[in-house]
Amino acid sequence: MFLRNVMRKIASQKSLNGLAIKKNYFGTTSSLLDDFSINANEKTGVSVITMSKTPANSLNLEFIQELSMAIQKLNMEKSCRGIILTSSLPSIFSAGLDILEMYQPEPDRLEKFWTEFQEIWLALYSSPKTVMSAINGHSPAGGCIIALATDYRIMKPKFTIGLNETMLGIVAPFWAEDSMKAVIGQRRSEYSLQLGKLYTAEEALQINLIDEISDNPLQACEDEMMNWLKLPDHARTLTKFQNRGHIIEKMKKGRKEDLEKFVKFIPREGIQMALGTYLDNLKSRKKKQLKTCVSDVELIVRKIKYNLEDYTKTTFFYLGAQDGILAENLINSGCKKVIVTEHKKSNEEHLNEIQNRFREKFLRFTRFPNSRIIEEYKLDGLEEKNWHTQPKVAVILTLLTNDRSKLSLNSYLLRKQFPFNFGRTPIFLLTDNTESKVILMNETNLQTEKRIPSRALSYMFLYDRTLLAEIPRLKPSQKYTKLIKIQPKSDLVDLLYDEDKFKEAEVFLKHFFNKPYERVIPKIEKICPNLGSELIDMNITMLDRVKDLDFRIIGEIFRLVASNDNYSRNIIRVLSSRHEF
Ligand SMILES: CCCCCC/C=C\CC(=O)SCCNC(=O)CCNC(=O)[C@H](O)C(C)(C)COP(=O)(O)OP(=O)(O)OC[C@H]1O[C@@H](n2cnc3c(N)ncnc32)[C@H](O)[C@@H]1OP(=O)(O)O
Repeated sequence: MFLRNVMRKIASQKSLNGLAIKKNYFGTTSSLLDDFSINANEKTGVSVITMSKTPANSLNLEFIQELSMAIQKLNMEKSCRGIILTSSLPSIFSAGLDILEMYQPEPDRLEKFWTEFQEIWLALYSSPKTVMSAINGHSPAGGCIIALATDYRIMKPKFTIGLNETMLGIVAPFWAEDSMKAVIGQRRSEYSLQLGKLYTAEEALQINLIDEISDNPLQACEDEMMNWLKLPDHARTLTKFQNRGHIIEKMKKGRKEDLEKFVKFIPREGIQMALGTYLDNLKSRKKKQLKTCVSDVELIVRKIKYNLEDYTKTTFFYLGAQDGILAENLINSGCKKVIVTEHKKSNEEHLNEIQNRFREKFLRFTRFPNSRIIEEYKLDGLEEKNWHTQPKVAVILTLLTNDRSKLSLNSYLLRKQFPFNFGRTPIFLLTDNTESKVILMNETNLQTEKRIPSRALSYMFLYDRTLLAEIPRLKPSQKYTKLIKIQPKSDLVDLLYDEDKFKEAEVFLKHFFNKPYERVIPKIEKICPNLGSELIDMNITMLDRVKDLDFRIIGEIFRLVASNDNYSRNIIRVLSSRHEF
């Protein structure tokens, strides 16, 4: 039955020839989004699809849609006999599915996303053409699924390939598993999938996951393709379907159920946590690779300290107008995009003053249509269409407050300004209000405001012309409902970047937080009464919650607290030298 359908399909392609694909099929064409190009060789009948979606050829909805459409067209193009998939990126074939499509997803989009992924797999796996992968870089998870759907795989040495889904806390779909089994066998496949194995090209060759290694996989594929094209297409295609028919049929039958499973599975809290952590690790791994001790956080701080030089390309939000000095500094330093907001009713006079001050620099002054209380300023020259492009860094200058209404206003604003997922954009919160209290917002706080992952609010600063506090990355898994009272002291700047002290604090804190809270607090109180009560003030009352915190965060809290009394900076040293802790 399946073969009969295939025969019919092949026959119908003849009549579709020329209709399905543009007349000038030969030559090079680019995708609408410029994420890949197709070079169709008239002489050989081989089309090379080169993926070029920076930075990682990660497969998001639009990319998959376009790619899938192109493959389907090639599948129907009679003059095309072979397809080679490759990448123009120097070290990545494809990083697999775009994790951001799955992290904090929109239900509709998630459904479309998976449907398209199924579609592209089918288009490749059941392609009547000879399809090869010139894997010239890493090819994990979805990248490997794509490669496995082709007929022949040639890979560049040293790079890695595999179905590492379990590393992300997710499960490869049954059809990808089936295609892997068909290539490397049941036992090896089960082993690789369960362990989320990523193999180097050399290891992959050993287990037949790839067919060849070459320093120039594209050239090698082109050469190999010539061998395949020596055979009559119909015989080769029918043989392919004889081999793959049962897998394709099974996929088509289970496709709906597979989709339902996916859209149910991905938004689960535990899965989201795992994906969030994986993303965080991806980011921090990158920083380590860069071999620099200068983190994004430090960079931004340095730049702010030095009059915000080079900050012209950064997007700043200024939530809560306050006296507007920070916003003014930013504008004067050439920043192109500052959004200033204020609770109008509560501070109308102030707002007017700011508006007057900034009037010359702002293009217009608008009011959010759905809000009575928010005013928005935009800088001259800011183009509306650029608003929704993801900024490299977003800095939010805000009156950090424990006032819930302001907080929710701020989160409302964020959502309003960026109605897309913040993804991996680090966000910095700054304030020049030295009396501020900081609330670490969490998913619970933002539940109604949804779109902003807690991870996005991952860097917080207190700013009073000199930097006061840095609270680095928070883990999305944690529930931050604590109030952290930060006492400013401007000469803390040096202390904050004293690596030795940081290490000291970490050692102490690791030790400290392994103990039950009730036993620890009285001891802290003995050494430093204020510190104990400050901790209580901070709502750090549950050690089981606190112990998961990034120790750097706790370290910062301690420093800040400690710096405000007579024990000053030595407090951590004193505490850490107490072995009874
Ligand atoms: C019922 C549930 C069924 C679910 C079935 C799911 C099926 C398939 C799942 C997937 O495909 S999930 C994706 C899995 N992919 C990975 O695990 C790969 C992650 N990436 C890497 O390991 C590395 O990026 C790399 C591919 C080895 C390349 O390393 P390199 O050092 O060269 O580059 P990076 O600096 O790490 O990356 C550049 C840039 O791209 C971002 N990025 C990388 N991979 C992804 C991705 N898959 N999705 C989104 N973004 C990705 C990375 O964070 C960097 O971003 P910036 O820091 O520059 O902003």
